[in-house]
Amino acid sequence: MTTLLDKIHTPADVRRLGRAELPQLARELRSFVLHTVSQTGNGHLGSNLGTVELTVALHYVFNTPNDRIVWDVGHQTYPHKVLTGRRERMHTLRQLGGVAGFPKRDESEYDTFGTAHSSTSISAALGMALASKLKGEDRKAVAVIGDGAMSAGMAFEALNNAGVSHAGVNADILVILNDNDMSISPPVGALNKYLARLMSGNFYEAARQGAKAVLKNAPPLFELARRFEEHAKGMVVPGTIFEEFGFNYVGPIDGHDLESLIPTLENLRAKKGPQFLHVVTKKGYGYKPAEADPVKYHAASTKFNVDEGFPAAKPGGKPTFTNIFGTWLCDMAEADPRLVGITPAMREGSGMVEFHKRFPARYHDVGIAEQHAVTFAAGLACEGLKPVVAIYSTFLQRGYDQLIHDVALQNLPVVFALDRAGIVGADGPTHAGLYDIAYVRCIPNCSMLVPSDENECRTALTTAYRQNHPVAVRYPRGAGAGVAVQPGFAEWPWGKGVVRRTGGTAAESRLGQRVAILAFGTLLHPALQVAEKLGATVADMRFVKPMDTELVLELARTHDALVTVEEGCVMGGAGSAVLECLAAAGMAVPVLVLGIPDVFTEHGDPAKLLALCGLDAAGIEAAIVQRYGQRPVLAAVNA
Ligand SMILES: Cc1ncc(C[n+]2csc(CCOP(=O)(O)OP(=O)(O)O)c2C)c(N)n1
Ligand SMILES: CC(=O)[C@@H](O)[C@H](O)COP(=O)(O)O
Ligand SMILES: [Mg+2]
Repeated sequence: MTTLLDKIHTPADVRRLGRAELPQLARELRSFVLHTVSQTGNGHLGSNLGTVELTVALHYVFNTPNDRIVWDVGHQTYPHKVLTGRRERMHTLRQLGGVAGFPKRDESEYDTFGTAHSSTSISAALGMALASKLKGEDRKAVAVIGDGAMSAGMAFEALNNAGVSHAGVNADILVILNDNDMSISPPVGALNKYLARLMSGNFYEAARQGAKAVLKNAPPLFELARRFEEHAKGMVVPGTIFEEFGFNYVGPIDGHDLESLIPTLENLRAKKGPQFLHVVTKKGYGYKPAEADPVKYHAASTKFNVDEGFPAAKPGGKPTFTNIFGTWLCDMAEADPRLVGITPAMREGSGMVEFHKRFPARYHDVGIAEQHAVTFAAGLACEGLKPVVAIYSTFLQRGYDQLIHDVALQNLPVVFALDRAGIVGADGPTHAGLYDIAYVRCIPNCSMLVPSDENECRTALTTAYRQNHPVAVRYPRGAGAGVAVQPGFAEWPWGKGVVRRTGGTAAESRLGQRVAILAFGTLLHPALQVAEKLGATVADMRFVKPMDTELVLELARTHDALVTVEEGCVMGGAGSAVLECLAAAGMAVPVLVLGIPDVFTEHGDPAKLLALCGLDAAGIEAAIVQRYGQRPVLAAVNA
């Protein structure tokens, strides 16, 4: 049976539908998105189910792609992708070569701006709005931003700039706040309380009821929109913070009610200047398990039966590095009352649920506010506390100046637990944690520790915690080699790496010469596999900074050539540090630096992406054999 959705290949097809057909389209779209995520077993769910009606209404009212829609974070754009010509490809969602999980300009003209790190949409939409004014083009710019993303400073920087005229020119920008009273975790902060007041006021309920009354005899569209707007404006709506920023504020309205959304959007599209629409939605709307537990249903990590919901977690699986961190954090908090744990809105992802439960007074979810998280930690450290900032490698990029200016320059003892360091996989380049080695090691006073397995991770965290200066510990998404984790608080000898395997003589080596592999982090394990085959030496360096220079120089003296491996960018990474060390010592030793090349990685299965970068065992071996396998390189170099 042909469905309405079958007929939708572009938003123009949506705009050809009658208004009365849109609720049916929304139902079909929600079901399609739900089944897509259930079958791919990989992707965001709650936020997508919550934006189905809003997506239909936006593409129905706005002349997309001429009118620009910028989706903040963009994790809620699966309905948008379905309506904009990608329905047939959605089964490839977040897979290598498949549809991306976030908007991507090179994927579709309807993806007007690449997002994924939150709170960028208003800035981008403002740029588009003012560009169209400068170019004399008639186009609207719409930013759709969630209540969680609205808590970030960057969103307010943009509101502050958008709400005023620019040389007498007002931006025709519409900011839509998609308020579902959820971040990934339950929302935090004063803004959330403020929005709750706006929503809970009796005017919102009256507006909902009133809207129904106003619309019940369905007058002509424009008249409908005018009446609705007058009705809404007639509410005793308190002056809102958004009006203080120079926006015309409308709402809150029901973000699942197309009868409210469409006339309101039509009305706002016709208006000039900065407009702000506050819509109220439910995360997971239309799917009972997701409505009941929006935290659990933020994203799917495995295929699931729609009728049964997410399968129960299998007991006894290998602990992830995140689990190792979460356990260590609780153990150390138990042992040291000075420990304070901070997360910028990633409680679950960073493994801090248990810590929050057991140490609520020392747990801080600061919202999507990485800059604040870092400097807040600095303030705590000034007073003798021991803050641990649990932050994804990619999201610490958002607090980089604070890391330098507020923590490192003042040499404050803050531990940065950098989860998701390395290739993350399905989330793609925006979330890959590939730059932290380079961006941390260049900062004075900062140290960077790179544990190679779960037990080493626990030890590295303790070692970092025992220092009195800023220390970052990086570890990857997911599980490691499955090494048993010892309890207690063992520490590494500071600044010392360790030789894990000693290669044979040149004659004994398959390479015909002595090669040492210096591994920085979890790539130690493929390096050991390769060394076993080639007869090479392997060192687990443990520290990028301070580098174990004695070990580097000793290996250089006792081997014909070196290899460095890291799951981080080659440019400025650990391999660069080794080259700097050799140069400082005036040692001319061939060094093969293996890491992430100077390109952005794709989204997809992390193992496949690692192999594409030549960082799986086969890739590492091939690179070494190609470089060193012919004849002793020194002879080649001096030839
Ligand atoms: C800078 C940054 N920090 C953290 C995240 C992780 N993150 C992704 S979605 C999300 C919650 C967003 O909440 P909201 O904007 O309300 O969207 P909803 O999921 O409720 O639709 C967070 C914290 C991110 N993408 N970017
Ligand atoms: C959209 C977003 O930024 C987060 O939901 C992120 O995708 C979480 O990543 P993990 O799945 O690695 O926790
Ligand atoms: Mg939200």
